[in-house]
Amino acid sequence: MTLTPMCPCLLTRHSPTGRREVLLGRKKTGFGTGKIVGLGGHVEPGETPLAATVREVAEESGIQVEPADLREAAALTFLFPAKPEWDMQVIVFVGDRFTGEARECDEIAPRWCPLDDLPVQDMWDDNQYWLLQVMDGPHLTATFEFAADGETVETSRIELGPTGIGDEG
Ligand SMILES: CNc1ncnc2c1ncn2[C@@H]1O[C@H](COP(=O)(O)OP(=O)(O)OP(=O)(O)O)[C@@H](O)[C@H]1O
Repeated sequence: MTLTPMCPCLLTRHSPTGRREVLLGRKKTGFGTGKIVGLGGHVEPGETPLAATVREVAEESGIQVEPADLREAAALTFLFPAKPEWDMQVIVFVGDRFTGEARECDEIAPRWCPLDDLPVQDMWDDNQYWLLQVMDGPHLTATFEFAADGETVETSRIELGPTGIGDEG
């Protein structure tokens, strides 16, 4: 089993009205075109996931973040039995200290999304099981297996971390 290493980064801020928002983006090209995802991408050979997430955030949004200002929030495995070439190992980073304003690039159109009103219809199905939980919670290690449609989570297994988001759900 080959797992492609990926490194999404979830930066948060408060809107002028005090609403907490997370920086996501609509994918314009490639895998998951049209979906709203965390900024991030592939970890290059020889690169740490932390270095990769800092690089990807800068490339995709122009925002600068210091490695020391990010916390590893989750280690997630996504399995696609019907499309094993999509299998991935995802290290999720979160943080709320950064500089710069998000701007669009060829790959992704960043947008700040309220945490209490996430565009879940346009996000990968797995996000509903872990995204809010890891923003402030303890580190989570979990595996999600997708159905043959490559879209729907069929089983979720929490290996380490908070309970209550469904073992074998
Ligand atoms: C399957 N369920 C999923 N659930 C939650 N998040 C997912 C995801 N699948 C991919 N992501 C994230 O979406 C971003 C773009 O991913 P993806 O399109 O594969 O990478 P991208 O082509 O931008 O990488 P490069 O810039 O080429 O390195 C990246 O942060 C990646 O971690």
